[in-house]
Amino acid sequence: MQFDVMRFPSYAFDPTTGVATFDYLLDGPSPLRFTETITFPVPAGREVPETFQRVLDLLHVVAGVSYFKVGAPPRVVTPKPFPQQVTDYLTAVYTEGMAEYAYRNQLPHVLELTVQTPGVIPAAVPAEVQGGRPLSAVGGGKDSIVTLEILRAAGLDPVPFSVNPNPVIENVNAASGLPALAARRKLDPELFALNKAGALNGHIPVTAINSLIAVATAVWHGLGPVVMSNERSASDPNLIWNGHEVNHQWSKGVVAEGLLRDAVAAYTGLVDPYFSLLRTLSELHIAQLFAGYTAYDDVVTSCNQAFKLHDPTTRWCGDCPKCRFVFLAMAPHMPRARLTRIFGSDLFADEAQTPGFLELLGVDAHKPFECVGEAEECLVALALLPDDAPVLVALRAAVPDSAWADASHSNVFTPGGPHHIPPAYYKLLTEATA
Ligand SMILES: CC(=O)N[C@H]1[C@@H](OP(=O)(O)OP(=O)(O)OC[C@H]2O[C@@H](n3ccc(=O)[nH]c3=O)[C@H](O)[C@@H]2O)O[C@H](CO)[C@@H](O)[C@@H]1O[C@H](C)C(=O)N[C@@H](C)C(=O)N[C@@H](CCC(=O)O)C(=O)O
Ligand SMILES: Nc1ncnc2c1ncn2[C@@H]1O[C@H](COP(=O)(O)OP(=O)(O)OP(=O)(O)O)[C@@H](O)[C@H]1O
Repeated sequence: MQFDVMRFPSYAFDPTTGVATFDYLLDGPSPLRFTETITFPVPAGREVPETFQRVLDLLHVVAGVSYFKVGAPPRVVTPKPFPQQVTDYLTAVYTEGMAEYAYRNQLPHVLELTVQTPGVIPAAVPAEVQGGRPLSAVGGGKDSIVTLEILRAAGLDPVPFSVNPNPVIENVNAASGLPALAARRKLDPELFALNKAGALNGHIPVTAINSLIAVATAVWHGLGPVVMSNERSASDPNLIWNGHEVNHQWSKGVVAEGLLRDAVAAYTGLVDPYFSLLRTLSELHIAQLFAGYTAYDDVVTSCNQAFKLHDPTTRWCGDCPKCRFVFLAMAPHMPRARLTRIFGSDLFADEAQTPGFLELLGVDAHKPFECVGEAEECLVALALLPDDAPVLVALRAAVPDSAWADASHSNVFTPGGPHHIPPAYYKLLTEATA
């Protein structure tokens, strides 16, 4: 299928139902049209602020990546003029955010395209910083649980928020005991039909979409900032291709976070509307903090198989890079019996998992296209564990001496690196990690 340009014909929003419908057009000799529906939670007795509408303008374009990938047209043209900061963000979403898709489908032009606008408008004047209860984005895994508990301990009364909460997320929210907000997102069913028929397909920067839905919800509900739980290593690429970084987790990274903040600020005037509280922490450090909260052991689930739209697993699948990584990251911080209870099985007892763990340790492979931490974090975790299981014995034997030397200088338990955490929130993180 050949397309010349992607366009965004229109969108509609009904404040009484909270339903927004976003239209997309892949234009060419045989054009394709799509409509995505996003249903926001409706607050009691609140008008829809102009800022909300503006965030929807951004969301309309960002959520288009799911349909862009059907044909990867060389041009993407927005429906409205935007400040330069918005164009920069949108271009990054359609290039760096789609880099894994471009790499896997061998479509180098995707990494070179520039999102075009019908004009450039001046940036908005910055408004007052929004105080109020933080909206804490919950994904069902260990990271957002740690954030929720840090915010709760500080007396900030966080509001858990999720897009398409599945039973995992609902159970995590129930375990927190905090009343949660939810938005629903429905992809155009035609997309799945095209996928079945063999259309181009691949990964999309889903965190960018969830983030803008979260910002819109916080604005409409009169809440404070959106607090994410994206870690330090999310910013590290899986590989370099044609001179471009390919990062499965691009929209969780610190560069994407900065671009999103700048775009929202320039188009709406909102100051500090969005940041990741855990940005300076490694996954290993977050796993250590998670070990301090036992109330979520029966519900916490980081495995992506549980978050598929079709045929999801109930909890951990027990045999994927993410399960292996989180198992290894939690292992040094809790007794094996507790770990096995959380996962439903002991991954270190299953020798068939050894090659998968070696991949995580950076032996003979690039970092898997999954939400997993750095090889260095895995080495440090392994170094902290005793040789009390077949997989651990095999891994220790396979890791070269030079890798151990690197791991011994590791700073995985020292917070660091660039972040956008406002000072009052940074103080909470410092206290939690002291
Ligand atoms: C759950 C999961 O990992 N899904 C990825 C998987 O898709 P799969 O076909 O196995 O299952 P579904 O997620 O049910 O998707 C069905 C089709 O729908 C497309 N699609 C889905 C959501 C969406 O917003 N737009 C869509 O077009 C999807 O492409 C399928 O054709 O493999 C896909 C191809 O690699 C991935 O794109 C699916 O990833 C989901 C979008 C997803 O939600 N993934 C997150 C768990 C995830 O990967 N998060 C990353 C952060 C990435 C980021 O930069 O934001 C992470 O945790 O590292
Ligand atoms: N469905 C969702 N709705 C809203 N926010 C989400 C959703 N899924 C993930 N997030 C947000 O994006 C961040 C990154 O997602 P990710 O799946 O890596 O995190 P997690 O579920 O908290 O922890 P883990 O890394 O253990 O899976 C989350 O920490 C959370 O802030």
